[in-house]
Amino acid sequence: MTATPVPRLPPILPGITGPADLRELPREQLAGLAEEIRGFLVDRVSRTGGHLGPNLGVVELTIALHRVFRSPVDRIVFDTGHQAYVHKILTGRQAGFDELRQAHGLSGYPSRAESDHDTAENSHASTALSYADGLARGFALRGQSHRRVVAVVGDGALTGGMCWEALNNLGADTAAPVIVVLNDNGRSYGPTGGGLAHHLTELRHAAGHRRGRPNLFHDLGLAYLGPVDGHDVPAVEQALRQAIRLNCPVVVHCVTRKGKGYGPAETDEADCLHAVGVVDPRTGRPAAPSPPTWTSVFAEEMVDIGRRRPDVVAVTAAMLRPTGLWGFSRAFPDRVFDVGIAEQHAVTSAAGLAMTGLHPVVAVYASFLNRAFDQLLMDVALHRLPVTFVLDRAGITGPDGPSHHGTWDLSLLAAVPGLRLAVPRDPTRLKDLLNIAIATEGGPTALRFPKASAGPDIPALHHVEGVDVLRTAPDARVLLIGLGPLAGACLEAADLLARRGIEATVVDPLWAAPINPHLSLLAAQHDLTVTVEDNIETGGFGTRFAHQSTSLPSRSRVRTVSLPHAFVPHGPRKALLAQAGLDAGSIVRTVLTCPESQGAAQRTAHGNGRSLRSVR
Ligand SMILES: Cc1ncc(C[n+]2csc(CCOP(=O)(O)OP(=O)(O)O)c2C)c(N)n1
Ligand SMILES: CC(=O)[C@@H](O)[C@H](O)COP(=O)(O)O
Ligand SMILES: [Mg+2]
Repeated sequence: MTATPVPRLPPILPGITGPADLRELPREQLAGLAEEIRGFLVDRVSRTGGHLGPNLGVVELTIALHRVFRSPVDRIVFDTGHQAYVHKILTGRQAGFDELRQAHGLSGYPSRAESDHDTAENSHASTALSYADGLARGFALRGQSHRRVVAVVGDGALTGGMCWEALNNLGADTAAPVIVVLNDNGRSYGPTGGGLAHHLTELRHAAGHRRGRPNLFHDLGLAYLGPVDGHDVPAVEQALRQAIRLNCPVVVHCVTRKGKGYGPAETDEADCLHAVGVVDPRTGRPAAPSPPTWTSVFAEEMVDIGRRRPDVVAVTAAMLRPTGLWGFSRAFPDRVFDVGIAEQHAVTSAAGLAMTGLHPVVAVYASFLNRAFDQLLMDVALHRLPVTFVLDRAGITGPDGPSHHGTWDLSLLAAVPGLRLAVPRDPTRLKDLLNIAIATEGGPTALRFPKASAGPDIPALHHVEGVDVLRTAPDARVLLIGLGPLAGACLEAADLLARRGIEATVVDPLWAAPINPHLSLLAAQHDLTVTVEDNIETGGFGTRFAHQSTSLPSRSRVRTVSLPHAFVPHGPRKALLAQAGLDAGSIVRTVLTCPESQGAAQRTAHGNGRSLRSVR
């Protein structure tokens, strides 16, 4: 006898075109909706890449938020924003997920251009409470106190100092009550550490005997509701409605699981599939092997350095694995410090470490160091302390968009007196320059490299006055100065130019700050010098080099090729570099548009009898 097939219920998710549809959904369908959203997340994100673990952990939480609050009249601010996919799914953007993080596609973070349900676009952590404080005070001042403000902040983001600056203000008065939804999954990438994590653990396990007992938030003037099961929609809804009734600053402590409902994420010890590339949805594993990255080259060299230099220690801001310090931490567990998402503290703590005679290596993504510029300038450089900063994700990163592109460090760090900034072009130079940096006393050093495969070594023909000469040609009248990996694009461009009868010298300065004066001597031997860098033009290497080379002969001209003075959108790194004119073809076009290059072509074609002045 054949079993009667159970009729498959029609899917719910397609009928959710916005929060109003969600609010009309019968409660008994909420669990089914959550399950469909999880299936949607795994299916789409496994194809595009993105933040799978964090979003699987906030499915029910986000459903409850949009059932209780009236976005966009009420404002829901997501801290860091990497966990806003469910919010996007519920606010009319399901169709966009096929192009998630692709060029011109859906951003992986909130985007006001996409929806008026979105508020904060910056993916730097620990900002939501401050945005919320300002929003609430602004609404109160503008007679819009009916508009509620909700900040969704992770336990990791809560380790960031800005959160405590905001909490100090949020609890101070009830004129502009903010509802803080703490999404506590106990992790950043790895388990969240420090005293706050201990306190939250106490609160998580406090249900019953400790409920209502004073806690950190009470002491700062906020009410506290929780712990709440963040995967129980009715329970979260009830807590949020209670928070509204309190009408005072309040923390709703939701306990969630990162990667909830998807085995490969729940069991991923590293980071619960925090950020994945294209993966097999059945296993969560990468669909294709990836070539060695700059990070892996750094990681390997750091372990070797750790063996040779017992005074070298490492500091990370909750990104032990992403910045390549995992191996170092396994080999030297007492010499690595994870301070949480607290880059400002990381830098000044490193200054303290250096004051004891140690040599700290602070590994951080380039754009996140922006947050700790004053600490670098005043707490490290002013004191001439030997701290080495290793800036991963420097230059265009790609799918994470404008707040993740590390496009400012060549400008910012060049402003720091006494700091030496290296830009390795290949794995061997990374190792060499890192060892020079950690051997440097009397001031800070920094290295920067992109989110990319490290590529093959690019050997130098010779090294002269601190500059690596990568290519020379008889009577070359064009000089290409390539920063870091872009030296490779300059070599390709030189070969293309040679086919047009224009010979070019290619050099790698190795150090972007201070600028080597010998480069100006080289430029004086050429009619046209083009500098190429993965950084904005303002204050970048090229601008500073041109400024430093004012004494060049009148016939010698300097052109700079760099990123625009703008926030670069998300998209593939290679395509964004080409759009900025930083690929070989674009460099050739830049050279050809300069009349000096045409002169070079004519002279090369007819010969001008001038002897080759060696670039030595
Ligand atoms: C200033 C800054 N430092 C580091 C990061 C990298 N980062 C992105 S998400 C994340 C962990 C966030 O943990 P949590 O706030 O608990 O959110 P969850 O992923 O657990 O939902 C980190 C460290 C960042 N975005 N901003
Ligand atoms: C949200 C965040 O800041 C990081 O998770 C970011 O996505 C970096 O990802 P990568 O480590 O893949 O560059
Ligand atoms: Mg967390």
